[in-house]
Amino acid sequence: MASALQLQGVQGNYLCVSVRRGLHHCKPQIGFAAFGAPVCARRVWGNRVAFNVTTCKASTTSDVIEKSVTENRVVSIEGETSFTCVMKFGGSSVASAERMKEVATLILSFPEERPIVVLSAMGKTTNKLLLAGEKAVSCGVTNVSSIEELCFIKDLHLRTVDQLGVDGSVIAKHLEELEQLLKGIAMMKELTKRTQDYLVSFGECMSTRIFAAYLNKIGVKARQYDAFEIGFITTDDFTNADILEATYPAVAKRLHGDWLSDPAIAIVTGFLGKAQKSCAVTTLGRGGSDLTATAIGKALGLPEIQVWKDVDGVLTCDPNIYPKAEPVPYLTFDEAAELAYFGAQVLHPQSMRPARESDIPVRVKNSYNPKAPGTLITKARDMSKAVLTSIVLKRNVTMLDIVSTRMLGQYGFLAKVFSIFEELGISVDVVATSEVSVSLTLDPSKLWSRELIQQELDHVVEELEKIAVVNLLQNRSIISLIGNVQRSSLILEKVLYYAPFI
Ligand SMILES: Nc1ncnc2c1ncn2[C@@H]1O[C@H](COP(=O)(O)OP(=O)(O)O)[C@@H](O)[C@H]1O
Ligand SMILES: N[C@@H](CC(=O)OP(=O)(O)O)C(=O)O
Repeated sequence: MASALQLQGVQGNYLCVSVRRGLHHCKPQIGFAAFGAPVCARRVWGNRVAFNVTTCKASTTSDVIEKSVTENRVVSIEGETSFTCVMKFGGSSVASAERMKEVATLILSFPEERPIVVLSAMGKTTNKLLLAGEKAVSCGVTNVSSIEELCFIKDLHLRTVDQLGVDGSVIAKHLEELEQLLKGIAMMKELTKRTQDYLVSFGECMSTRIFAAYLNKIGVKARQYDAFEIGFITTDDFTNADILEATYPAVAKRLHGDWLSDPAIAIVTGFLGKAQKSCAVTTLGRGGSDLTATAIGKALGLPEIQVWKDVDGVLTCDPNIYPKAEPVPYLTFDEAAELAYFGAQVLHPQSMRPARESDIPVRVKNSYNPKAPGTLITKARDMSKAVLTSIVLKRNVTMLDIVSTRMLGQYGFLAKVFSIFEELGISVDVVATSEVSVSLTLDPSKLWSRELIQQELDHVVEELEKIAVVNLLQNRSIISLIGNVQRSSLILEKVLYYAPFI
C-alpha cells in the first residue's frame, strides 16, 4: 500500500499525499487502511488526499512519512499546525468600529478555526478614494486638504481607531501619505491607472491595520499583511490585474512559514497585488477581495473558503431590484462563475477560478446574520430537481447587430467577424445568429459598468463595415437565467409563457 502513495508535502494542517491512479476512488479509507485510525483524511481532491495532522498521533504521522516520503522532502510534523480556513469580510462587514467588533466576535465564535482573514476597505472607502483622485486632478494643490472625500476617509478611520481604543499610529503614516499622493495628482493634473491603483490601496492597507491592532488589543494575536508584500504577483494590467501562478507557492511559504515561527491570525489586504514587471501596486478589479480569498485558499490547500457578505448568501436575484429574493443553498463553481460574470455583484467574476482549480468549497455567509446557512459552492451538486437557480441583470452593455446577405450558405463569415474582435483584443459575451445576421454583446472588461471607450467602438464598427452592415446599440442590458442546462426547454417554455404579461 505504501508504494501507492507519495508524500506531496505539508500545507497548513494537512499532510498531502498523492494516490496512484486507480486507487483514489477508495479515497479516505486509504488513510485508515494504511496508517491506522488516528489519521483522518479530511480532504480529497483529484488524486490527492489530505490528512489532518492535528488529529493524528505523532507516531502515526511519522509512520506515514516513513512509508511514503520521497528522498528530497524534509517534513517536520510534530506540533506543526497552521491555518484552517480563509474568512473574507467585505466593505459592508467592516464599515465601522461597531462592525469590526462584531466581525472579531464572529471570528472568535469559531474557536476550532485558525483563520486567514481577508479584509476589504471600510464601507465605501474605495469609491471615495476614486472620487478624491478625480477631484484632485482639477482642484489645485492648495485645495486638496479640503476635498470632501478625503475629509470623510480621514474622519472615518480616525474615529474607528478611537472607538476601538487602538493606537492611532497604526494608520497615521498612511493618512499622511494619502494626502501627499493626492497633492501629487493635483500637481501633475493627471491620474493614471497605475496611480489610481496605488491610491485605492490605502483603503485595504488601513482597514487591515486597524483590525489587526484591535484583535491584538483584545488579546488575540494577529499579524497584518499587505498582499503586495507577501507574494501576490500579478500582471501589469492596472485596475484589472490577473494573479500569476507564482503567487501560490510564494504566499503559502510566507504565511505558513510565519505561522510556524510565530503563530498569529493573519489579516491580509484583499484586492491588491504587485505588478510582475513594474513592481507597482495593482488591483484585481472591483470586488477583487473575493479573489484574494480564493487564491489564498488555493495557495494553502485549505479545506474551506468563507466569504462573508451583508446578505444571506447568493440570492435568486439582486435584492436591490427584488427585495424578496431568496438565498440559493447550493451552487456549482460554474453556476457561481456565470452568475458573477453576468452581473451578480455578490461575487467577483474571477473568484471561482482558484477554488475550482483546487476544488475547495466556498461558503457565502452573512456577517449580519451568521446563523443563516448561506450558500455552499462546490464542484458538483444534485441537479435532479434544479430548474432555474437565479436571474441576473448586467447593465450598460454594448451590442452589435451585424447583417450580411453574404452569410447565406457561405462558410468563413463568422470566422472573419471574430478575427476582427481578436485583432482588436475585445472579448465577446453573448452571441445569437440567424441566416443573415449575428448579434453580439461586448465585454467591456472585468470592471463592472465600464463602457468600452468610443474610440475602441468606432474602430470595431469601421472594421466590421468592410464586410457587413453594422448597427451599434449602447446602454442595453443582458438578463441571464442561470439554470440547469438539461432543462433549458422547460425554462424557456415558462419564460415565454409569462413574458407577454410582464
Ligand atoms: N444575486 C445576488 N445575490 C446576493 N447579493 C446580490 C446579488 N446581486 C446583487 N447583490 C448585491 O451584492 C451585495 C454584496 O456584494 P458586495 O457589496 O460585493 O459585498 P461585500 O462588500 O461584502 O463583499 C449585496 O448587498 C447585494 O445588494
Ligand atoms: N474595496 C474593493 C475590493 C472589494 O472586494 O471590496 P468589497 O469586498 O467590499 O466588494 C472594492 O470596493 O472594489
